[in-house]
Amino acid sequence: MSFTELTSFLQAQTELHVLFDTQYRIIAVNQAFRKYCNPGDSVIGRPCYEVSHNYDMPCDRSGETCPLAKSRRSGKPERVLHMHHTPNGEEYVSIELTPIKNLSGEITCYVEKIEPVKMAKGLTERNSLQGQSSAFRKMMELVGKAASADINILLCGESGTGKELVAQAIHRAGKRAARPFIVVDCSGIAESHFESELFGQERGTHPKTGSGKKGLVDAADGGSLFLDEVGDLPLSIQSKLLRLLETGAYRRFGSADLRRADIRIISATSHNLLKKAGDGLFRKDLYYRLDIFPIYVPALRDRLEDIPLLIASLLEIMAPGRNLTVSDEAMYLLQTYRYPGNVRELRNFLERACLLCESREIRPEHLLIPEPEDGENAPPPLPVSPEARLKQLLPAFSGKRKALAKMLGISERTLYRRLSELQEKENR
Ligand SMILES: Nc1ncnc2c1ncn2[C@@H]1O[C@H](COP(=O)(O)OP(=O)(O)OP(=O)(O)O)[C@@H](O)[C@H]1O
Repeated sequence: MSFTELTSFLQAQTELHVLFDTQYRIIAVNQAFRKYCNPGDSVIGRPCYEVSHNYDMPCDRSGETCPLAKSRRSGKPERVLHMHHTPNGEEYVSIELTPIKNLSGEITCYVEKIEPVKMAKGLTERNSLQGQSSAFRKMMELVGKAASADINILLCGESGTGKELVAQAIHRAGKRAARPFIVVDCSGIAESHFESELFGQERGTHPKTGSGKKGLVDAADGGSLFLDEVGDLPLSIQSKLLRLLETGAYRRFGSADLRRADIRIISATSHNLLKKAGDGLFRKDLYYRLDIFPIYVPALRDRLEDIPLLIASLLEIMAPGRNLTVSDEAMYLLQTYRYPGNVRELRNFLERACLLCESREIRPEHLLIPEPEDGENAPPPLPVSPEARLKQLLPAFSGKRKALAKMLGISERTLYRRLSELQEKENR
């Protein structure tokens, strides 16, 4: 394919596309990319890592996965989830990179398709999902796929891992984003009220007012219904929910009239729902209806490298303008704790620390972290050298040098110098 044919093919694509040479330099971008990123002509000839990440070296040398380097090794198309600088701030994007070969089979350039993943934003947005670990990225890839498919999703994961945030993200990134997102806490509604809460109540049957009442299904019409702890749904309600899922129809409590609702169900459970179904506590037919696309939300102890990033983001929300930093010892304790209560527990530690800390630095005495119960869970020794600290924090802060410098209590210039020294050492 000639260069002209290739660029004309890219222009015809509705998704964002970029063409690179083998030296990471941008050769062409399509109209969709220009419209989204508004980069101006200066983007041509510049390296992709500079345009998308403000890096001065390729992503893999800045602690991130580089799809181009990956594809160069494999010779095949590669997919990664990256955080990019865009006019909307930092955004997760899904990247599919395809090598283009000449007649002799040599790679001459690369085509990159970029799809913004709207649900996970950068450091400063309230209530956004934070994470860059491989467990988190794997989950985010599924979240991106689930959002566009408009199917029922089952989120599995321990309490406090962020299932509700993930559900919101799926809703916000899907085609129902402008419609309601309604949360039903299945463990918090008494069985006697469940039916009227969920499906509404007919006029004349309401004990106090005698008037009719809208249910949560009604309220979610056109949008998403989030069933939190779906395993606690009473069996009597399960059959009614199944009918709604199969036929799109339901009846208000006390009424014989069928009503219709167009909803997407996102459910969450912190228990083994299949086991519950095996024990006869959950309808198997409903389980299979809800479990069309399961997503596992990882426990915080399985993504400990995300902790510095989560801390930076949570502190910015809890104590805006205080510019709090975390001492090495405190950070070490926070990065070696096992978190049975997951991100919710981390947030609680930080909330307490914000109250107890009167200076600008959070230290161990502000954290009130429980002691490990057995010797086996005791944390390994604290890495004390600045280089060891940098290595420890780098994976969690890829693409976020400013935040990393702040967390280490050094200037960006010093951070840059230390990163170059580290790079030189590793290349030796
Ligand atoms: N990845 C994340 N980034 C930022 N904050 C998070 C993340 N995950 C969870 N949180 C925060 O942790 C707290 C618990 O999150 P959430 O309520 O979504 O968890 P959950 O898994 O639904 O818990 P439960 O099962 O107990 O309902 C919230 O304050 C949420 O904002």
